[in-house]
Amino acid sequence: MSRQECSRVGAARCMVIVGVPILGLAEGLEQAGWHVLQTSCDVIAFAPWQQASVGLLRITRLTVGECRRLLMQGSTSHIRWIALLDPEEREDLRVRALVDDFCFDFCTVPVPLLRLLSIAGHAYGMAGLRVPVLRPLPVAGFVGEHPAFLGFLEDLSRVGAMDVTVLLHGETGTGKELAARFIHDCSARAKSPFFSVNCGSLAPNLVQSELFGNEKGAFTGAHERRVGYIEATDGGTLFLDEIGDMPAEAQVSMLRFLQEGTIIRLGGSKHLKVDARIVAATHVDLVQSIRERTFREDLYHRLRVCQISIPPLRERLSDLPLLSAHFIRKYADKFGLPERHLSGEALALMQAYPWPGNVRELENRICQGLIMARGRVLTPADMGFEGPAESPDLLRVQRGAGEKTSLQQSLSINGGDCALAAHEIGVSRATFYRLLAKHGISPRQFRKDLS
Ligand SMILES: Nc1ncnc2c1ncn2[C@@H]1O[C@H](COP(=O)(O)OP(=O)(O)OP(=O)(O)O)[C@@H](O)[C@H]1O
Repeated sequence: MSRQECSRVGAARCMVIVGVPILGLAEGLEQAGWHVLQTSCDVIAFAPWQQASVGLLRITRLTVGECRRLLMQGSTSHIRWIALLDPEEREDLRVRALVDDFCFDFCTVPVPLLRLLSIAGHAYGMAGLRVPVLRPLPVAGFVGEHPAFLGFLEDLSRVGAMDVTVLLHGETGTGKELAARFIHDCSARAKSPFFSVNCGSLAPNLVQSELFGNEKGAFTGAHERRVGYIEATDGGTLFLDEIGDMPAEAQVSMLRFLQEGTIIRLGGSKHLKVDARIVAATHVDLVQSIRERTFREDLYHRLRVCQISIPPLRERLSDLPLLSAHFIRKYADKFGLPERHLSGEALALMQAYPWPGNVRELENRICQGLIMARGRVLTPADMGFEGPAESPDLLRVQRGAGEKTSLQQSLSINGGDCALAAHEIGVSRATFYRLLAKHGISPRQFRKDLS
């Protein structure tokens, strides 16, 4: 199909029929105003799929595997599928599961044309309702729109531009490593190396040589000279995660490096000049570590030229839908699974969950959910929310979620105009603004959607 043909097709209601043709069906549909494309399961020609919003899928026992592969393609996820089944195929469990997972409706063969036209009309309407997923695909893979998160990103870009040492503070899984990469990418060092080292995971007796390198024969087993991370980073950025776990001896060497810009390889005596920017991170309170004498105060002050805190996920819950959509897309692509949505119950639960493992926990739960999901949506159980300890007061949660949804819908319908939106849901503007703040909703986002 040529480009011109495709754009002509786009103007009509476009349907794709996949599988063995059924006599007279395409003609009947065309007479009713549909533009029909007929193809086979194994032909994944891009343009036709993009034009069609409704698909007829002839599923037989023999083609069920092939059909499943087709429906799992990201490029067909915008199509509302209607399954065409022989009466006996309805009894086949694999066919039933496929229809249940992916199809809008089904019809048995021989197909009653009028009934099919009615279903196809509904499917077309449903396809038109599909909300385009917001894809403000994030700088350096960083997703979020909550004001606290945006403020944090702005801080990162400011320090990124200045060649200073940075100390990041945040709970586990909040995105400290991602933040360090972001700083590197915003800096003049962006084209030079970026290395990441977790100080907590290095064997204490090897920290010195891992970071600063060693000369041949420096210790038993040091058969040759070794360049450490700092030297290897020359010109670039070194991310030191869990800096609070750095052993005392390495802390002294690090202090010298930050003061003088030089290192001495283990077993060596020469001061080597190295130009590496340090971005360190900690999830513990280093001031407390100083009190407990496990961390040097002078090193702390050298590190915290600029200190930036990353807000935990529970303080930016309005980002959950966006982050979830990001991870759903990521793992659906990675494992070739269909992009599923969160069930209302799952989203309500997630809004009330404290997220001790922050964004990493969310990412893992979504990944698990996509793999375990049996239905069309991700349920709390799919994502491993099971124990009663994890189930918050559902009524309160659902009420909150309903409130939030109606705020978002009214903003969306009114193009982000708060006065009109407040009027629509029957609250004063003051109340409307208070509710926006409570749910962390920014009207800006809805203005952007319209443009
Ligand atoms: N805002 C975000 N947008 C997209 N992905 C994110 C975001 N924040 C974190 N992640 C993802 O969450 C996971 C954990 O992030 P990261 O490793 O940077 O956290 P961390 O704070 O360094 O964790 P730890 O303290 O345990 O080392 C990564 O897969 C990262 O890509």
